Amino acid sequence: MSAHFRKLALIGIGLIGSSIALAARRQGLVDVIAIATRRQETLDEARDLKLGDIYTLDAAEAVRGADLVILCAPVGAYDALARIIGPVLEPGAIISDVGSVKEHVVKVVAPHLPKTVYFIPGHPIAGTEHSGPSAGFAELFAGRWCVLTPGADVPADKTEKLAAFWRAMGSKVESMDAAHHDMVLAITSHIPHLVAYNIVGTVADLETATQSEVIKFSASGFRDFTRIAASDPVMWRDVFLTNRDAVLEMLGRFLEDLSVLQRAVRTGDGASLEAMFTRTRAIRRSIIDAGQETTAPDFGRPHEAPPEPTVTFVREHGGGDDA
Ligand SMILES: NC(=O)c1ccc[n+]([C@@H]2O[C@H](COP(=O)([O-])OP(=O)(O)OC[C@H]3O[C@@H](n4cnc5c(N)ncnc54)[C@H](O)[C@@H]3O)[C@@H](O)[C@H]2O)c1
Ligand SMILES: O=C(O)C(=O)C[C@]1(C(=O)O)C=C[C@@H](O)C=C1
Repeated sequence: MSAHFRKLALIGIGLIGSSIALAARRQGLVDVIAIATRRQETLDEARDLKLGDIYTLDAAEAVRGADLVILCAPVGAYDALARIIGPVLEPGAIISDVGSVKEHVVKVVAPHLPKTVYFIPGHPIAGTEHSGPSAGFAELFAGRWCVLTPGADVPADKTEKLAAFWRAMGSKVESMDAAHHDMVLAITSHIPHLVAYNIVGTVADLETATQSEVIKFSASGFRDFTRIAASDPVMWRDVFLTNRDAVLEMLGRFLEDLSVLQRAVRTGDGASLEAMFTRTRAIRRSIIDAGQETTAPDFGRPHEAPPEPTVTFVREHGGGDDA
């Protein structure tokens, strides 16, 4: 199955959009890349970085004649974007996205798309805490999962064509149901971010003297949390607004487990603590054995150090994914 598209339209050009532009171009997967953003400043930055061939503030103009359209904006912007692009989409085009949440995306985008296009939502499980067009790098997706959540009405060869595109950029691809995706990602990605935002927020609320001690003596555990908690506030606001049910379900379980730990600490129950930590260590080992410990080794960003390894206690506890 060919992974090639004539014209790729990227709506939004931050970390993920620019990484797709760089990877698709490097692998020769597209002839033309059209980029649409909301702000002139971002568009100028994308142009300076030579990320595409067509630059516009009008999403409708970008998607005209495109056989592949990928929404790469925060999910809160999807509804408005779908309304704008829906009427001008090329018949036969594949419409996809990279949003961290999938059921909501189907709900707000699908109603605005014509029957003549194929809507295949997607989510590359790869990222960093950086944002904006200059944050992207072509190797971001290497060895990382990309989840596709096609509806039942999408022909298999269309999903396979999009999967081939992601594989050509280095991803491993798996298809699943949107609701299942949201539940899995709630515990492997969304709750870890919530916990990181919370623990760093707790430090921010400490009195000044204690706070400076924490910063001075912070070793890798807390530093890992600060990296995650530096992630884009708008993107993560939208994730928690749009994956509310799955996040609350997983948060409930998380808090139950936390109170078990709290009790073990309070009562001096060393056996329970050790048993729990032994279980979580095994999960960490299984992640390493699966070859998913850190991001790709060659980051291709000469101006910046590679992101630090992302696996933290919370991810190990959650037991699934990382990026
Ligand atoms: N950052 C990650 O680790 C990561 C990983 C996988 C998927 N995602 C998903 O990818 C999407 C983009 O995330 P990112 O990290 O590239 O964010 P980013 O902040 O780096 O970039 C977002 C870009 O979207 C555009 N944009 C913002 N608001 C817009 C609007 N209202 N209309 C049109 N364009 C708009 C801008 O060009 C902006 O640069 C999000 O939906 C996010 O959930 C992020
Ligand atoms: O490594 C990071 O910075 C990330 O948080 C990446 C991460 C994740 O949680 O794994 C964040 C959000 C995405 O939707 C996918 C990947």
